[in-house]
Amino acid sequence: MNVDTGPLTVPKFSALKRAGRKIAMVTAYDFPSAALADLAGVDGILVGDSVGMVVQGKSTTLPVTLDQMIYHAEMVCRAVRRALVVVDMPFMSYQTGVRDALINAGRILKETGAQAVKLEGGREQAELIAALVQAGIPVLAHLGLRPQAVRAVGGYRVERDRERLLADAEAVERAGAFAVILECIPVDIAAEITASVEIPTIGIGAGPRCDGQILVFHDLLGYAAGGRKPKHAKQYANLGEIINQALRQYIQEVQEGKFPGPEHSFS
Ligand SMILES: Nc1nc(=O)c2c([nH]1)NC[C@@H]1CN(c3ccc(C(=O)N[C@@H](CCC(=O)O)C(=O)O)cc3)CN21
Ligand SMILES: CC(C)C(=O)C(=O)O
Ligand SMILES: [Mg+2]
Repeated sequence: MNVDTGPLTVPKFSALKRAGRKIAMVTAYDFPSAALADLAGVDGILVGDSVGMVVQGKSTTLPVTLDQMIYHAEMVCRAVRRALVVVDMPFMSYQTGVRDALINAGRILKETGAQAVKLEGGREQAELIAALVQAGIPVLAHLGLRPQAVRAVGGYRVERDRERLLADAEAVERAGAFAVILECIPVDIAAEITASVEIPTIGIGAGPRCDGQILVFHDLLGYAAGGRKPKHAKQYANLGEIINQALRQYIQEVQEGKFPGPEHSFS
């Protein structure tokens, strides 16, 4: 089989849909997690503004700043050899107008080495997406549950407005987005969108008939604090339990004088 192992560019990423190859993405926020994800062979890594909830321990993504996103994206890009790295534009870094969005997305590409940015919204962001794409900044669109709209919506809810979702998907494709995230929408609507657009659909809580999937790193690995995991997340490992075991053993060995042993000591 002819497997291309070089770095995944935006055009190569979009071509995975035409090749019928399912796309696997995860989020990552730092050097070791990004290195592991890249080595394992994920196609794309999203430096998500979910960093605000998963890493900073806040209850929404709203407080995350552009400087924080750039800080995390730099660490991720330093670790990645092959995967496409996309950076979330944080709340209020693009909603204030095309000029702000261009300046802020420009900073992300100039200062981090990322390949693309992501922003939330459908037809209302079409003009913005077109302006970024025209400037040479690839855009990943994001429809369905939009965490940055949590205050307007009043919570995190599945989006079920079929007509609106279909029209938004067509609008972001026409505007030039290279792919689209579908977050927490019914399976049948996600399948219908996937069949009706040429750009890849990447689902999270959007069922199996998307062109690809994305999960939050800490959800996938059982490393999320606070206990409650969203319904859409499958936990493939229980790192929380492994880390807890290791820490308890370390504490016990220190208390009993078993650590450090001679192999960790100097004479
Ligand atoms: N750890 C984590 N995982 C994520 O997938 C994630 C984040 N954080 N932070 C940013 C956004 C927020 N996301 C969320 C947050 C909550 C729900 C949620 O509460 N879902 C409900 C179902 C909602 C419904 O039935 O209408 C659930 O029961 O899980 C979903 C996605 C997805 N993203
Ligand atoms: C859940 C994904 C799509 C995201 O936007 C994030 O991690 O911030
Ligand atoms: Mg996000």
